[in-house]
Amino acid sequence: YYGLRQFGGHWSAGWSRLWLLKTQNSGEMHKRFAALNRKHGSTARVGPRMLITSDPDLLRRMNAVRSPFTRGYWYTALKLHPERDNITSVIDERIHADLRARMAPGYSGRENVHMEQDVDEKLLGLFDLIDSKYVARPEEGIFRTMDLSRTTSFFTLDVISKIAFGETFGFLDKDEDPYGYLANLKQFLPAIIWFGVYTELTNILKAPLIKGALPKSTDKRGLGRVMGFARDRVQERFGQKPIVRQDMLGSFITHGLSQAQLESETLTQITAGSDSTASALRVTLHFVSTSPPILDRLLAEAKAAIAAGKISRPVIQDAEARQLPYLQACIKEGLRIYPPVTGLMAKQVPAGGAMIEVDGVEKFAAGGTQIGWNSWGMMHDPEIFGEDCEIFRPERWLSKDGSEKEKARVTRMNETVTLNFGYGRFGCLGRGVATMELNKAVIETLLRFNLQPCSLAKPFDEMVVGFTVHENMNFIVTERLSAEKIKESQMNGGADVDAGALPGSYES
Ligand code: HEM
Repeated sequence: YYGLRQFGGHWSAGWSRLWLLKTQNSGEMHKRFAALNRKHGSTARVGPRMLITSDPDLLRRMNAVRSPFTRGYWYTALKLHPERDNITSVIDERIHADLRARMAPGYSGRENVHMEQDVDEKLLGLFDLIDSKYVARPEEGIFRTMDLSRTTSFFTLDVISKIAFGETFGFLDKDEDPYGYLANLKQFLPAIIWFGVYTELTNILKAPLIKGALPKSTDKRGLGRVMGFARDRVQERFGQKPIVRQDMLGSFITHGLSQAQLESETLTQITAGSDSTASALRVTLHFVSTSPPILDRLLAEAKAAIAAGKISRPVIQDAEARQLPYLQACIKEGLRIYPPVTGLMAKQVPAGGAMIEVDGVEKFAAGGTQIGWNSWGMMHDPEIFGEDCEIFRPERWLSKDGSEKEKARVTRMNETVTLNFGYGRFGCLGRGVATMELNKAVIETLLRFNLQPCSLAKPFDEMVVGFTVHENMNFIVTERLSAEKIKESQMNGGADVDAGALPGSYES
């Protein structure tokens, strides 16, 4: 109790970790942590030796290259394997820095020359799937709905497998989760919460009975089956006739990762790289397509750029998308309104303690204290993002004028939203891949399809457990008509709108 007595928080947090466990298991930890920081200050107490912060400056200070703060023991919960650590779980600074240096070139695309082409190929695969199975054609009596949460996950899973191992899992081709991966992940994420709060429990993973129950590469289904797929891809690169490819695995091998290291990194690559991006994609598509003025403005920007020959067809290039200010504003707003990662990612105060500024007041945190990250609270801070920060409004990212004040406002927002990808020596290695996927998938999907949620009252179910698990995100998808098709339709006395809203869908 005494070590952190200067910090406010729930009354029980000075004595027990139960409040923290209960909050994280509630499925809405994001809202509860945000309320806690609003009430008790930008850094507040969540456990006897744990704080949580929504302060961007503190996050940058802890993650900075020469900071004395280290990863906290919270990270051991990300081990996923009874014996072997991976880049996201390892606490030892030297080992982590070495792994990061070896893996960064593979993630960056410099040594993975087909990356953009691979993303394009999978995106076109996604559109083929939507076109063939999910487009409703009411005029032909074909009524269908699509669960956007599944299709976006299938897309990002196929992208990561393709760019990592040169071979896809085949979720999009099969239009199903052949290994029961998503269902298993949903069961697994709450376990990470338990281990994050009671890290001493990780010791029981070594017990033979528990060890036997953990996912392993010989499993027929779930995370283990995906591990098995990855293990096979790793094995192909070694032995008598090794396959040589210029992809992530190829780059990691060039930089000296052993076969055993590669096997433990592959599952991390898949879990870190798929659901985070899928969550950002589906949330952005949801908010844009349910806000007609935003959708109109975004499409107008893209159509003008196509007419001016500034966008490649059939798929926009990453560099081209970066030049579309309103598209960038929509993507940033999507990352802000629903931060994809809500896990605590707790860092540790160095021995001797540290002074932490809480809304202008300096408070002492004892050495060994862990400080978790409240991403939702940080991205919903009215002081940084404006009084309407609970609303999806991409316009906030566009400067109103060229004044210094405006520049400072937008810069501060930009510097904060990028923290969604972590920062400094713990920053996300897949950021380039994720932004490439979002740059392409958001606009290309909306240029082709009109998305209408089946229920505005309850557009989706969600469970926030480190990542956000969305389910039942059901949409009616219709073909977005081209200008020529609209003209043709008008001449035949048909609809004069660029959207195929189902007849009668707004009635009763
Ligand atoms: C919108 C999508 C994504 C978001 C918001 C995101 C966010 C994050 C965050 C918050 C961290 C941890 C920072 C910390 O420990 O303090 C992280 C780490 C990491 N991410 Fe991502 N990520 C995304 C996509 C990806 C993708 C697509 C990949 C793989 C291609 C990836 C690979 C990694 C890896 C390997 C790490 C560990 C880095 C390290 O430990 O040094 N991420 N990411």
